[in-house]
Amino acid sequence: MNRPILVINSGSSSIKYCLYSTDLKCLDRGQIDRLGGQPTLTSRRDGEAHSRELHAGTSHAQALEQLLDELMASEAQTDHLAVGHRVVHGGSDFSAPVTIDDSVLQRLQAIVPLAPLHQPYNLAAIGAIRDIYPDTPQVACFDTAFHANIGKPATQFGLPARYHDAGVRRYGFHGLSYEYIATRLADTDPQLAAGRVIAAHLGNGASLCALHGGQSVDTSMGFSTLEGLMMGTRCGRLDPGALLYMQASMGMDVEAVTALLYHESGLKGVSGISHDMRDLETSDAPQTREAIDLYVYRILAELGALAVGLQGIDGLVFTGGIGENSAHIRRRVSECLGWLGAELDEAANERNARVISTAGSRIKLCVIPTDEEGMIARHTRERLNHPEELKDTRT
Ligand SMILES: Nc1ncnc2c1ncn2[C@@H]1O[C@H](COP(=O)(O)OP(=O)(O)O)[C@@H](O)[C@H]1O
Ligand SMILES: CC(=O)OP(=O)(O)O
Ligand SMILES: [Mg+2]
Repeated sequence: MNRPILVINSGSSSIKYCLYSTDLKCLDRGQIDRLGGQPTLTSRRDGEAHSRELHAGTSHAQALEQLLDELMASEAQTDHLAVGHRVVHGGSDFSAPVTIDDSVLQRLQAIVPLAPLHQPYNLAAIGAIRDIYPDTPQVACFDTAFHANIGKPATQFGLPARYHDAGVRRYGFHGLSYEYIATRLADTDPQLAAGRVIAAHLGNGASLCALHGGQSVDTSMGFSTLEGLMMGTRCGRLDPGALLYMQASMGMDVEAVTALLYHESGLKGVSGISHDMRDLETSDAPQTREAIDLYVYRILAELGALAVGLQGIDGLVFTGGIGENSAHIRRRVSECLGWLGAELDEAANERNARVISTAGSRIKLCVIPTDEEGMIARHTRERLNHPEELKDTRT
């Protein structure tokens, strides 16, 4: 058997692995999701699905260890051609996938403070794989890369220019997901792909991306993974004056504010119940309704801004765990877009159909399951076609 490509996607509430053949067929996959709540490990072994609950306090590092154990136990052969990773932040240095060596790793380490909820775990996965398979080439694929061509003013804050030059600028995230959506649209609906589309990646982290002709021209998440939409545990847009006030007048230090904004806010903070949309949608508590109302309101506000930037939209694509599965959130958002000419096909929406707008709708509403792992596998294989950059000593 040809050696497979292993892909690891370490998100904020889930870690996934996937094995691909060199012609990019998915051979096997496993994941731990609901990290921060009641995590569940799901994998396939000998063609059969296995699922078990992990203990509620499982940390991201422990989850990674367990998932790698699972991977090793489930694999008939563990000699990989290469390992591809999702790395959330490429900073100003990396705007395309890169083969990992010590110097790359050092530069990625230096930008950990830009994405504290993700980058440490992405790099931990790279380190763990190095320990297990020291000779296997590894490739980092960045969430920021797809947005690398966004120009000013969308990358700017209203700060003195030297801050932009020093890296205090808007980067954009979820790029592997948006790149997949743009590629998929080009294959399945070239007319729409050539037009103005807003893609809504609604996972535990969430953002919107304005696509024009398949290129990212603006996105709601900017410098860090905090900006824009409200998320599972992250606040989304916040007046920076509130941060100053918390620190100057509420006795909160940087650590306390960091914990608040990244871990205690969003759906979890507003509802006081859970960061997980499944829990909120099945709860009768009034605070869950308030959290969902705000979630939808923030999507509409950011969507409006991007739609104006695009000077109108031809399509809206829902993706990510919530976008792909929550008919309720899609309905709430779509119903408020009637003034733009959007018309939801209720039955299609309920069954998570690929197109959920009516034939007469002026905007095409779509559901496209994302495939960040597939995108990483594709990039990793492309890097294999540049053998001079790979340090695989085997023939
Ligand atoms: N059937 C469903 N209905 C509503 N929400 C769902 C459903 N399935 C998953 N989700 C939500 O998707 C979110 C996780 O999205 P996902 O993209 O898997 O996360 P991550 O950003 O960690 O990759 C959670 O809020 C979860 O509740
Ligand atoms: C960038 C980001 O927010 O990623 P995730 O959705 O995996 O948390
Ligand atoms: Mg994700």
